[in-house]
Amino acid sequence: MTVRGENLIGAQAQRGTQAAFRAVEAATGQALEPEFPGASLQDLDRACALAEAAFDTYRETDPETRAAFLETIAANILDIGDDLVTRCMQETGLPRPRIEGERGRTVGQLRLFAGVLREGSAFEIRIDPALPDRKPLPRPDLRLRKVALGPVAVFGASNFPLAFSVAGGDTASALAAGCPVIVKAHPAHPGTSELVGRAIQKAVAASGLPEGVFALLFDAGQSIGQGLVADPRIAAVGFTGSRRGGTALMEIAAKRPHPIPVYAEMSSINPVLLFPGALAARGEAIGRAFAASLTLGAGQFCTNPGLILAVPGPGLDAFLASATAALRETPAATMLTPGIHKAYCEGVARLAGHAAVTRLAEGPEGTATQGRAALFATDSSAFLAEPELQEEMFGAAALVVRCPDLAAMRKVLEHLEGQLTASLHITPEDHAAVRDLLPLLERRVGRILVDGFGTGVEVAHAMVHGGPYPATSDGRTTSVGSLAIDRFLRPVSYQDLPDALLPAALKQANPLGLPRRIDGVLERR
Ligand SMILES: NC(=O)C1=CN([C@@H]2O[C@H](COP(=O)(O)OP(=O)(O)OC[C@H]3O[C@@H](n4cnc5c(N)ncnc54)[C@H](OP(=O)(O)O)[C@@H]3O)[C@@H](O)[C@H]2O)C=CC1
Ligand SMILES: O=C(O)CCC(=O)C(=O)O
Repeated sequence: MTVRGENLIGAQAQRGTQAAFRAVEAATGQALEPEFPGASLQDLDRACALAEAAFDTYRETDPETRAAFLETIAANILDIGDDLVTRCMQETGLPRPRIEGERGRTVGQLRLFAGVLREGSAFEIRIDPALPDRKPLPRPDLRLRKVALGPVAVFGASNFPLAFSVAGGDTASALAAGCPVIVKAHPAHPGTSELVGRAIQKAVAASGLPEGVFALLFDAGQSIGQGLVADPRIAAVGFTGSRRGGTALMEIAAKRPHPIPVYAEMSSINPVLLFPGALAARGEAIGRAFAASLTLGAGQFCTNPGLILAVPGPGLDAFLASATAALRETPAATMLTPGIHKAYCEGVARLAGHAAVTRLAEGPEGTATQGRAALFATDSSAFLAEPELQEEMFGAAALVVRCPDLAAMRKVLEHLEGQLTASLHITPEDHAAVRDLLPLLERRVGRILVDGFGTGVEVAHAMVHGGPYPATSDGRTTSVGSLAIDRFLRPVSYQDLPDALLPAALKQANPLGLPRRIDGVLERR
C-alpha cells in the first residue's frame, strides 16, 4: 500500500493545503517521502461536521455491528502486510520484532473491544421496575444505560506508533463506545498513521457506516490539534505524550464554554521498591532484570522504571553491581525523534551535573541519533529537598535513591507525584513492610506489581494503565484494557418511558440480549 501524504476525511483522501512536513528516518535523520501538507481549518471543520452528523446513527448501531467493524479494522491492518512494518521501522527506529509485536497488540485490542461489545456489560443496563403499589409513594419505572459521549479527538503517541496511535487503545475504546473518532496524527510517524488510517476508512465503508465515523488529520504545527480540542462538536479527548502537551490540551478543554474531559496519559517515573529480603535473596538477579526493563525500546516507555528506592547494604551492592555491569554493555539505541533524543540528552546532562547526584554507570556511546543508558544515585534527603529530581527523563536513565531505612522510603513515596506503576521486589519476610505501605501506594499509583517491572502492559480486563495526576489527567480511568471504554460513555436514566419509545438496549424483551441488573440483581442470561 502506498503512502500518499493525504488527510482522510469521511470517504475522501485529499492532500492538505497548509505547510507540509515529512517523516524523518529515525536512524539516519534523513527526510522520507512523501510530503504531508497539513490540513486546513476548513478540513478540520469538515471532519467535525461529518463526525457530528454520523454520531446519532453510529452510536445506535447494535453492538454486533460495531464488534464486526472493529474486527474488520483489525483484519485490514494485517492485510497491509510488510509495507506497514517496514514504514513503521523507518519512521520510529524500533526493531522489527517490536513493531510486529505492537501490531499484534493493536489487532488484539480491537478484538478485545469486539468481545466487550458482544458481552455487553459495559453499557451497565439497570432496570428498577415500577412499584405502583408502594407506600407511601409509588416507584416509577427506571431504566439506565450508558450512551456514547460524542465525537472524540485522539492524539497519536510518538512512542507507540500502532498500539497508542491511529487505531490504538483510545480509538478502539471510543469506537466501541459508539463515538466517531478524529485522529490528529503524530508527526513522528505520518506514513504509518496514513496506512492505518486507510485501513479504518476502508472498514467504515465496508461496514456500511456513516463516513464521518473516522477522520485522520496531519499538521506541521499545533493549530489543528488545538482547534480540534476547542471545537464544540468534540466531546472528549484521548492523548498520550508529554506533560506539557497534555496540560496544554487540558487547559484548552477547560476554557471552552462547555468544558470536556481530556484523558491524557503523561509523565511517570514508576518507582521500584527493593525490599531488604528480596535484595538479600536475589539482588544480583533483580539488577539484571532491571537493566533489561530500563533499556527496552531505548527506554521510551511511560512505564519505564526511572526511580529505584532501597536501603543500603550488601543486597543493594549486588543489585548495583549487576545493573551497572549490564548497562555498561547495553548498546545505545536509536531514539524516536531528534526532539526526544535531544530532550533525553539534556535530562541526563542535567542530572549528571547535579551537586547531589553521582553517576553510577553509562552505556556505550552510540550514533548521533542514539541514546545511551545511564544510572545515577542520590540519597533520600536530597531527593526530598530537590523537586527536579523527580522529573521524568524519557529514555533509558534511572535514579537510585538510597534510603537509610524503610521509614525514609515511606517519606520518599509520600513526596512522590502520581505514578502509573509501582514495582515491589519482595520475599515473604518483607510482607509486613509491604502491607504497611500498600495504602499509601494505592493513593499514589494506578498499578502495583510484584517481582516484575511495569513495561509491557498487558491488554486485559483487569488492567489499569492510569494513575493520579500527573501520570494522567484523570486517575479514575485507564487507557489500556476493556475498562477504557468507560471514558467515552455516560449514564442516562429513562423514567416511565413506554416500551415502544425505549432504546432497544432497555426494552423489556431485551432484544439485544444484554446483561441487566434488575432491582440491583444481575440477571443470568
Ligand atoms: N509519558 C509518556 O507516555 C510519554 C512522554 N513523552 C514525553 O514527551 C516528549 C515529546 O514527545 P511527544 O511524543 O512528541 O509528546 P508531545 O506531548 O510533545 O506531543 C504529542 C502530540 O500532542 C501534540 N501537542 C503537544 N503539545 C501540543 C499543544 N500545545 N497544542 C496542540 N498539540 C500539541 C503534538 O503535536 P506536535 O508534535 O506538532 O507538537 C503531538 O501530536 C518526550 O521527550 C517525552 O518527554 C512522550 C511520549 C510518551
Ligand atoms: O509499557 C507499555 O506497554 C505501555 C507504555 C505506554 O503506555 C507508554 O509508554 O506510553
